Amino acid sequence: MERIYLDSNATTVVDPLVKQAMDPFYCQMYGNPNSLHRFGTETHPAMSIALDRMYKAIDADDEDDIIINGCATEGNNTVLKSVFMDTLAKGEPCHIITSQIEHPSVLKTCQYLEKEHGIEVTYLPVNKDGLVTLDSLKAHLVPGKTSLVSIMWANNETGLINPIKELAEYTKQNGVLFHTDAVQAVGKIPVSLKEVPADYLTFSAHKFHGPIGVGGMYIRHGNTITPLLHGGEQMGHKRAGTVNVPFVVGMGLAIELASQHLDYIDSDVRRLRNKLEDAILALPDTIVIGDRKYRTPNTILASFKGIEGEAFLWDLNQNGIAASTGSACSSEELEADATFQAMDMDNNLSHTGVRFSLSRFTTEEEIDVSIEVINKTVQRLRAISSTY
Ligand SMILES: Cc1ncc(COP(=O)(O)O)c(CN[C@@H](CS)C(=O)O)c1O
Repeated sequence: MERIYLDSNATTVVDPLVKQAMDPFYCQMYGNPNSLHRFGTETHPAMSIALDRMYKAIDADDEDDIIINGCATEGNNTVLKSVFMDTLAKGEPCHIITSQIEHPSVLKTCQYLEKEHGIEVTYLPVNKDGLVTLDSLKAHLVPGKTSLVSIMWANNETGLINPIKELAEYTKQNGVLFHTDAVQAVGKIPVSLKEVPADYLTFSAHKFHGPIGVGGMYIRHGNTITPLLHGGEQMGHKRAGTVNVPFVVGMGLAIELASQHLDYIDSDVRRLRNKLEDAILALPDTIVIGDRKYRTPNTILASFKGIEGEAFLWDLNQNGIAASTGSACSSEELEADATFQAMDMDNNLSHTGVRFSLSRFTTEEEIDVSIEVINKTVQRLRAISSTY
């Protein structure tokens, strides 16, 4: 077997059906969707179908908005900076509550607003299971003072799923805006904005077999957003820039196909993940972070005592297996993993994390081969380890 991809939380393979649907919008229907001539207007039916698919996939109401943007990083930045701009315009202080385990696109944006604009940010800890708790939110949310609560639906490194419904409900009961970074939830587990009263939600196509470079920002009707990008009249003045028609078409079909495969992910992908996890746990001195009942069906964050995560990855890569030490965006950093630190894992453990993330394209044979390679790699690296 040439190579095995187990890094789907970083990005996923584009579904061939998605690529096929995108193709006509490069050399046949290539007009600017804002153009009034036929080259532009002929792109509208496909765009409309794509947006309908997105609304359906996240159970959004027709009156709500889904703004197409470049990625979830942009969406997260837009929501956080928009809330800050709104409080600034009203001459009110800005207090954002988020968690210690958010993606850097939330954490670093909050740190920027804190440092450069003096806003107050509360970074909620996680409990021993790695989850944000309602009690923790209750201890810090101040009605009339807190401007926004932003808690990720599922963590990209551990796969742990936060109790988003109860966190959002409590936030709304206290008249505060709620945002969730749903990048690792959409396309993996059911996401319903009729169930969860979030005001804003962000997602990204390349996490569910759509193209890299396009994302969606959901805005519940009645809420405003201050654009991050000003310019043309696209997206109702909420996000300037020519809309990337093939990418929108691709994200629309990808989110529909992902929704159609949720049961498969919950059953077959989960079974393969558990098979790999059980094999990892059969090795001495290994742990998996977070109880699998609280995790997305495709993710394992494992720690192999005595083996640096980077060394493990290098060996796996030499054997054709792709995994990661945590999130791809921090793969160059060698410091201890933030999620491990937030979970009070001891320092040695936090340097030994390896993330395996499957998808609906992962096969049983790939898992069987991966188990064989992981067993050999652990044996080899521990034999030369200075700490094991
Ligand atoms: C929870 C969460 N939130 C935001 C992002 C950013 O998505 P973009 O569309 O790439 O901007 C990601 C992407 N996480 C990848 C790359 S860092 C990972 O390896 O975990 C994410 O997982």
